[in-house]
Amino acid sequence: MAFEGLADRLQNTMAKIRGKGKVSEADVKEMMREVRLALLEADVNFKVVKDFIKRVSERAVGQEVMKSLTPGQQVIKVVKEELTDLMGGEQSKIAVSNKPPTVIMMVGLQGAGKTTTSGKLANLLRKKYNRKPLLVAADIYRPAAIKQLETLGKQLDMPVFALGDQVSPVEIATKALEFAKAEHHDYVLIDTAGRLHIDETLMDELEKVKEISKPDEIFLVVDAMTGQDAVNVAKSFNEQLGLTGVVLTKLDGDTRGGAALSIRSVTQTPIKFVGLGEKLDALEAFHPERMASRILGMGDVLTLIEKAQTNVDAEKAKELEQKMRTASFTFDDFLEQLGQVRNMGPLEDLLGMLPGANKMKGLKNVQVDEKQISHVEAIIKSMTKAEKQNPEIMNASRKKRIAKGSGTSVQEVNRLLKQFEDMKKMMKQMTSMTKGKKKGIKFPFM
Ligand SMILES: Nc1nc2c(ncn2[C@@H]2O[C@H](COP(=O)(O)OP(=O)(O)OP(=O)(O)O)[C@@H](O)[C@H]2O)c(=O)[nH]1
Repeated sequence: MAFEGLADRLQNTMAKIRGKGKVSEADVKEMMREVRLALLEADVNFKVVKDFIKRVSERAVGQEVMKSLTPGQQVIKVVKEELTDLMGGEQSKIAVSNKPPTVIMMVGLQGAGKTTTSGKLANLLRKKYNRKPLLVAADIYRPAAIKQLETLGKQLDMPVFALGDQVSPVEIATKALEFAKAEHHDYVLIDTAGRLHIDETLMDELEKVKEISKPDEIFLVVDAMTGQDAVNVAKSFNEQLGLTGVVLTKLDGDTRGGAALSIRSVTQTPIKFVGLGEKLDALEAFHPERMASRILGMGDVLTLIEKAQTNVDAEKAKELEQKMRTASFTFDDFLEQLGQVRNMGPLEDLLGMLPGANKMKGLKNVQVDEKQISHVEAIIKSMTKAEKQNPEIMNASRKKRIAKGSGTSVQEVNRLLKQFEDMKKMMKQMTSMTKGKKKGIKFPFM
């Protein structure tokens, strides 16, 4: 998971102060030293770190904390709020032009994931917002770029406007806009050329495309794994072209997170979306508060539920949510939801969204290899009804029978039982954290 190191360190630091009935300035200082190191190690821009520490320190020794009955928790609340602010505060929404189509120019360096992201964004606009996007292939330099976009279009069953690589990007953009109007497309996504480095020729061309297409949004696609480089690239693009948003890709990798935490502050440009995988549905709107919550181990159940709502039918999503809340989840549900949950993304990522999941020792055991899922299905299908409802009755001979019936081994059966138990424990923990709050899902310090 991205941010793992940062999340671990911050959570450890927070754990030390959480329960304190009294917080002295020395405590705050000590904590800030650790937070500072954690951020620097995560490759957050040093100036951003300095400002952040200053703001948190000032607030942490202020009245709001010192006079409170739960100062430890107040400090954590301050850290969370400042972390949220650092990443842009409010979620930044995508523009809607009152004179359709809304035009989005996608820019970025080669390999950042620009073409893939254009496809993902078109997919999201259609799936989540019911829009009718048009993809435009305006990268005439990289030989395979047009073809790549056309292939994406086919996969998505979505039209791609292309005029080959002998027509200038400006002309492609002009014709694409005419086409979009005639065909009543309400979004136009222009996939522009990337370069290995920022150069004048590229910028000139992008400016011309900008002039002619008058985009409502100019999204820079940057690779989160490149850390500070991503921040520098964003800075230059913003200065020369004026960006309206950044899409941070490859946040599924083991990025340390520095780019996500520095970009907004350094460039004053909000992160609008994050890429979380190679698949065409692996793009999410960026919510600073939820991200802060995830980093601090408070979970991100809202995203989890939204994922369920987009990928699972509404009835089922409600059921799943209810079962997770009451922790009355049986193997039958597990099997039924398995397919649906898989649609939502890698299970490991989903579990990462549960509060406290990072700290659960069992989490490492819960990692499910996609290839093992068919084994899991076979094992559950070999259980009797009673076993599925009450796994506690499972003894050695039952396990042997199940292993044989599913063509697996007793170890595998044991592993599944353990994973299931861990998962239930986690759900229980989640429930106890939400207890007593009637409206919506709230967690401590939120
Ligand atoms: N893991 C992961 N891979 C991604 C993500 N976004 C894009 N990629 C991969 O990154 C690689 C480069 O993506 P492209 O879309 O081809 O790159 P590009 O920026 O369009 O390149 P140019 O068209 O030359 O500018 C591809 O293999 C993508 O599958 C992401 O969010 N996560």
